[in-house]
Amino acid sequence: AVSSPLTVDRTGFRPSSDFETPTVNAADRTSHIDEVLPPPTARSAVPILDDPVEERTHDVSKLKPPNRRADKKRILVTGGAGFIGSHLVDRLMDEGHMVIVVDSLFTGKKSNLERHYNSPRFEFIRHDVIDPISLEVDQIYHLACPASPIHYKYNPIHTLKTSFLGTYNMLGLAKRTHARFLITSTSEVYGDPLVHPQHEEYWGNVNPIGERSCYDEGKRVAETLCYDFKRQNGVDIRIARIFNTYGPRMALNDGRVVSNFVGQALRGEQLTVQGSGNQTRSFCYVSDQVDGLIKLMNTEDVDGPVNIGNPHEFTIRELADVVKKAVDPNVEITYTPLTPDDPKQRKPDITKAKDVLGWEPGVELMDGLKLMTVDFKERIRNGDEGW
Ligand SMILES: O=c1ccn([C@@H]2O[C@H](COP(=O)(O)OP(=O)(O)O[C@H]3OC[C@@H](O)[C@H](O)[C@H]3O)[C@@H](O)[C@H]2O)c(=O)[nH]1
Repeated sequence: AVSSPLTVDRTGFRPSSDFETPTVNAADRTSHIDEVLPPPTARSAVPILDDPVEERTHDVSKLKPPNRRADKKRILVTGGAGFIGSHLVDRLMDEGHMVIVVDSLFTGKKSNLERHYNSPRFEFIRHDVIDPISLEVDQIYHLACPASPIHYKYNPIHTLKTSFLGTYNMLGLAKRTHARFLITSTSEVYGDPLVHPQHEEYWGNVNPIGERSCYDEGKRVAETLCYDFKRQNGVDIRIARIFNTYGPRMALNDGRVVSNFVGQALRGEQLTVQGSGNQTRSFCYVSDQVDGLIKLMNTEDVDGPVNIGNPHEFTIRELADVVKKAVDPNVEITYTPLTPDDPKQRKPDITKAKDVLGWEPGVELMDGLKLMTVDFKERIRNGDEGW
């Protein structure tokens, strides 16, 4: 039941092995883990039809894997066909890495990755991370999860499964391959925050049973899982708490405020401000966001979650005015009802990102909106929402 440090479990397609048998060094046999583990025979109650255990008698960590260049990495991006994921893939491909995208295409689009299809360094796998997958990788960026409130509320149980089972499966993969693991958590872990701006030590104010809870609590438990895989299995983890992000390639029907306003302004429709419009958010342009994620992944010895976002705070009314200025000053504003549990204010404290990663965002909202508008205009003109 207990792996020797010299034995590599290569079953891969069996995440339950990670669940049931945490790796324990032979020297640590007196660890409390032994006391809480079920007896070895209990595992055989689960029928496993195809379970080829390849055992190695040497220490694989000292060997170089075949078919990989020493200076380039094999990188998995889950959710890589989505908005932020596809921009991240662009950057990693430009840096010359091998990139594998795993995406269920629930919200992601293959067209976001079109430019990479002919590259031998790129691979797309349509797969939902709630099911395990066996791959060989050096780094994992785990982004897979619907992020727009209208999408994550569409099937909340699936959203929770994505956050828990998806993260669990990817952490199991990181454990087996010794890959460094980065998850995009969210500013929503702070809920409707009572501390402003939000720093990473704040534990948040989250409704556990509301309509948004599938996402907020899902990401909170995903963070917990990361820390338990780190403590229990030594997995090298990074947690990015990302704040509202916008830019080209957001889906036209995404439902989030920046994409709604830009799309509405371009079509000459009224901008739908929910509630009074006095609630605040802080908007980070996607290239800044991706830059922060890559820095977080590649900085050594980062402990604890790191906020990645733009600290420039706007009320939603102010955002509407900036969008009008950037796109069309003549569009009107209409007021619609607020959704339940909508956070009243949100602004990241990015002191830690500045100090530890040397990162801070550089793109002003007006400039970012103009870049986004070019992309939206083109897609609206072509009637092209991608596929
Ligand atoms: O058309 C709209 C859409 C939204 N809004 C308002 O704009 C604010 C922002 O709403 P969004 O839907 O864009 O995003 P939220 O900040 O509520 O949630 C987001 O937070 C961070 C992420 O991790 C997720 O992307 C998402 O959950 C809310 O107060 C909302 O009520 C409008 O006023 N009009």
